[in-house]
Amino acid sequence: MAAALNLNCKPYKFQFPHSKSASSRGPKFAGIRCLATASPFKSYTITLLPGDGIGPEVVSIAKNALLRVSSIEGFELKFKEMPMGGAALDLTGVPLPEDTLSAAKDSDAVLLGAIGGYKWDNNEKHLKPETGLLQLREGLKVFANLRPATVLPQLVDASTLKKEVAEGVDLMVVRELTGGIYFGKPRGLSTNEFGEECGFNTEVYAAHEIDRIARVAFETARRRRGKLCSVDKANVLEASMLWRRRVEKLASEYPDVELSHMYVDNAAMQLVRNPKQFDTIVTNNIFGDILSDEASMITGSIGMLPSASLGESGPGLFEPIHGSAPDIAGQDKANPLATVLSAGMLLKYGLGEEKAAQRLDSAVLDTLNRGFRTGDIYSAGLVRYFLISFL
Ligand SMILES: NC(=O)c1ccc[n+]([C@@H]2O[C@H](COP(=O)([O-])OP(=O)(O)OC[C@H]3O[C@@H](n4cnc5c(N)ncnc54)[C@H](O)[C@@H]3O)[C@@H](O)[C@H]2O)c1
Ligand SMILES: CC(C)[C@H](C(=O)O)[C@@H](O)C(=O)O
Repeated sequence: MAAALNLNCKPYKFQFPHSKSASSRGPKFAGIRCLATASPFKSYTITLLPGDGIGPEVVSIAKNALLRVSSIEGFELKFKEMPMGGAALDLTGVPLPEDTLSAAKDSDAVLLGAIGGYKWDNNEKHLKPETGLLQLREGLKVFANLRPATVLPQLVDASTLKKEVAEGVDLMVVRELTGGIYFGKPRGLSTNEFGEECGFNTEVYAAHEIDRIARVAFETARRRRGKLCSVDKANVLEASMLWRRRVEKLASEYPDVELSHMYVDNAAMQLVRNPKQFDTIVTNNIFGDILSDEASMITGSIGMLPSASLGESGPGLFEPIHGSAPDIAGQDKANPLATVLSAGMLLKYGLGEEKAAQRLDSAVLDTLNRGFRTGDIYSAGLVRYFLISFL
């Protein structure tokens, strides 16, 4: 597939949602850092974290696409590859070595493949690859995770939903990424009063954490179609009750945005019943994790969904939403487009290189238009079915 990426092609009329405004250089959220400082020499440092499983396969393709697009657009990219996840565990004994975090912090943007795999599944918690990923997100303070799910006209038939349901879907999940049950305390494993083993976690949100993600979501919705749906479980969970109250309060500052609320169980159902009703969704860490995986299948495959994780300052983290896919790793079956599109988000949100981002998006559309597919997005009747490894 990567061999088909033609970065010289003319931009298509269809644009990915993050490419909507040609004049804006990233979403100018209140209190969020979107750009590297403009440099007269236009040279940027990118930390590459290939990780595990299909991670190295998809990152090498995205790296080459980035190199080509930067040379066409006339800026320099310097890459620093660092170990992360299971690969780092094997090499250094920890899933996020200090050197890796320092390199990430010192760079203009970070591109991650994926982490995890069977080999490390039974490790103690602090020695799991996933713990390294959470430490990275926390270390970079990237609290706002943007996950766009767009059904491309070329891939409508790859969706598991009926054509009339999937066609035209274009939504953005704004997931809170550094709080909630993933990080809340107390947490742990213990024994209850009956001597039975128990495990516990805490869903906790402070008002400022809700406010800052809600602002990102309102700003995002404002730049899209002006509709924001806040997804929670306010009928049961206190953390969600506060979430809803704070989001409601902020709404008065965004009179141009139509705010609605939905319980997460209903949202999971509505996403497959009528996904076109959604424009921007804002939700907590765990609900966002689950709903964005669900949304990815509307687009045809989890291998199509990119993401950008941004904070108030410092480099952004860009990664596909899929995992290390150990079931297909090393078999030249991985769809690289989620990572290539994440590289597009890196160019736009991380570096402010809007034109280069558009060129990368156009190359992806051109590749699909010419009929190139990996197995996950192949549908019968296509002219060509190629699995091309990047050499
Ligand atoms: N951000 C991350 O690094 C991340 C995200 C999710 C899961 N994980 C980790 O990945 C490992 C595997 O998790 P999982 O199996 O639940 O989820 P997964 O996303 O790795 O795979 C789920 C299914 O989707 C397929 N798939 C995923 N990406 C694909 C791609 N690019 N092209 C084609 N098919 C693709 C896989 O083959 C698999 O059948 C676990 O260790 C998990 O913790 C990491
Ligand atoms: C691997 C895991 C820690 C991660 C998460 O739950 O955030 C993944 O599912 C994701 O969506 O990036």
